[in-house]
Amino acid sequence: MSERLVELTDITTGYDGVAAIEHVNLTINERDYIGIIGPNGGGKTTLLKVILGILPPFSGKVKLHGSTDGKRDFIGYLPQVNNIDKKFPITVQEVVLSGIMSRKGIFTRYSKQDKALARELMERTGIEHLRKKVIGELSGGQMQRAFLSRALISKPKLLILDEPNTYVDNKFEGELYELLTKLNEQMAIVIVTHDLGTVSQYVKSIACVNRGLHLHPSNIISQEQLDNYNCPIQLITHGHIPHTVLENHNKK
Ligand SMILES: Nc1ncnc2c1ncn2[C@@H]1O[C@H](COP(=O)(O)OP(=O)(O)OP(=O)(O)O)[C@@H](O)[C@H]1O
Repeated sequence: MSERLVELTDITTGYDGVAAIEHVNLTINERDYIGIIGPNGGGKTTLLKVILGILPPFSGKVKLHGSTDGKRDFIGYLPQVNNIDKKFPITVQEVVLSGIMSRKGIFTRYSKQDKALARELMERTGIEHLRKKVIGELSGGQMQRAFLSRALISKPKLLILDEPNTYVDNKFEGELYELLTKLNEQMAIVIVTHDLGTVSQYVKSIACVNRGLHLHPSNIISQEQLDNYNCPIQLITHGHIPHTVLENHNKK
C-alpha cells in the first residue's frame, strides 16, 4: 500500500479569525499527482500554507507520515515567483544549494555531491549556463527554473508548486510538465494552477478549492462535473488556449 504523506482532516483556517477554507479533507499519498484549481481567492494558497505548516488550522488535524507532530523535511516547495525577493544578492547556484541548507540547517557546508547534484538539476531545468548570475538578473521563467531546482535538491517525497506556469514561456511549460511527469515516478506532486486545460493532461486527480475542497479522482473532468462541484472554472479546451476563471461563485 502506498504511504500516506499528508492527511488533512476537517481543516478550517484563515486570517484574523476569518475562515478562508472550511472543513477541508485531503490525503496525499506517495506518487499522487494532484492539480489544485479554483477561483481567485478560493483558498488554494491558504491550503498550501496549511500543508507547509506556515498557517496553523483554526480547527482540524494535520498528519504528516501518519503523525500529528511529524516533520516537513520531505516537502519541496516552489513558491510563486512574485513572492521572491529579487534584490537578494545571491547567485543562481547559491539559491539552488540553499535548498539543502533549509533541510540541514544554516551552518551547512556543501559537499562535492551537493554541488554535483545542484549542477545536474540546473542542467535538467536548463539554467546551468546561468549559475554564476545574481538571481535578480534572471527572467521570471528562469527564476522559476532556479527555484524548482532548489525545491528538488533535498530529494523531496512531495513536491508542491504554486502556479509555476505564471512566468513560464510556452517552450518551458511543455518541458516543465514532462519533467514533472518523470519526477512523479519518485515523488508525489501537488500543483496549483489556473491552467486546467493543460494540467489535466498530466495530473492523476483534480481538487477544486473554493472554501471547501472537492476531489475529483481522475484527470478527466467535464464542465458538468465542475458545475456540480460548484467550481466556477469554465473548461474550454486542452492545450494552450486560455480558459476563463469566473469570479462570482454564488451559483448554489
Ligand atoms: N495574509 C492574508 N491576510 C488576510 N487575508 C488573506 C491573506 N492571504 C489570503 N487572504 C484571503 O484569504 C482568501 C483565500 O486567499 P488565497 O490566497 O488562499 O486564495 P487563492 O485561491 O490562492 O487565490 P489566487 O488564485 O488569487 O492566488 C482570500 O479571500 C484572500 O483575500
